[in-house]
Amino acid sequence: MSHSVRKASLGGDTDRDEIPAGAEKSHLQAIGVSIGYPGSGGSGTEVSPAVDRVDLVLSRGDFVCIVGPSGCGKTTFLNAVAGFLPITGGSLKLDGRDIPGPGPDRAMVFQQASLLPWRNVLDNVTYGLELSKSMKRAQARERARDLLDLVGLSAAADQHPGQLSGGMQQRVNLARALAVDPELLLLDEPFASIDAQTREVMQGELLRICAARDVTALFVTHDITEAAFLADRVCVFSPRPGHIVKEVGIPLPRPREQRFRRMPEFTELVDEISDALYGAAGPSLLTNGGSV
Ligand SMILES: Nc1ncnc2c1ncn2[C@@H]1O[C@H](COP(=O)(O)OP(=O)(O)OP(=O)(O)O)[C@@H](O)[C@H]1O
Repeated sequence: MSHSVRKASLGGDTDRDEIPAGAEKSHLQAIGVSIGYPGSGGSGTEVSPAVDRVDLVLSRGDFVCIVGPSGCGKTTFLNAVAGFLPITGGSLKLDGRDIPGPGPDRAMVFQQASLLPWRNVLDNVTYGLELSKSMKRAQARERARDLLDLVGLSAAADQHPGQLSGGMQQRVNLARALAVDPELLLLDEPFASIDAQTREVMQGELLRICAARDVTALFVTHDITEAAFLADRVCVFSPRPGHIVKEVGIPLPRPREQRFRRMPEFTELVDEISDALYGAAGPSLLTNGGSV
């Protein structure tokens, strides 16, 4: 199926002329992006909107986080950028071109590590390279070893996923995503099932790795402090259909250090994101059990 852009099928003014600031030289450029799922009407043509006219521009090297209430369309938006889902309105471009489907220029990291249990760590990292047949086996193994070094798991290369902690598994997952040398890393709550202490360490590691590999990152999370620690900008989504109610710039210097979390500026930024989130979500957060 073609994933080329179809305009304005969700209604609303998606044929707008305005281009977000900086969009011309952007890496990822979303202008008025709407995404819908088939409605429950049974007609086959009805579309139920999940994402509503999102404008978002990422330059190379940016780290942008998306936060929003449960069910607001964060994963849906990420899936469209990954090329897994077609958009139903607006324009979504990577390096100036429509996104026709998944590609090696993007890699996705999910909440669950989903490693292959019968393969050892090294062979899990080479898996994507084997599928793409992009390099010889020896070269793939060399790259995998470099990446395991980068994520601090060289010593675990011969172990199997079942022998690793959740945090270690997610490091392998990250190494596997990086193996195909993506330009854009899409992360969907990758640390949500890791304990709080390990998560903070992993956040620092992720920033170090993204800087070392010159990767652009789009990161979905429910954790406001995680978003503030990682991001250059945090985009706050409204409840479904999600649109951006506020973009909060995070002007903290890099590299980010763990002690930043205790700085008053950091707390103020967390409060600003939180106010935007709760202001936008209102009582719907309560109907979602208070989960964001
Ligand atoms: N394949 C699908 N078909 C129909 N509706 C879907 C599908 N996938 C998701 N939805 C609906 O679209 C809306 C947005 O879902 P999505 O998973 O993008 O939200 P989210 O913001 O990532 O939620 P959460 O934070 O809880 O993971 C939800 O109401 C969800 O039920």
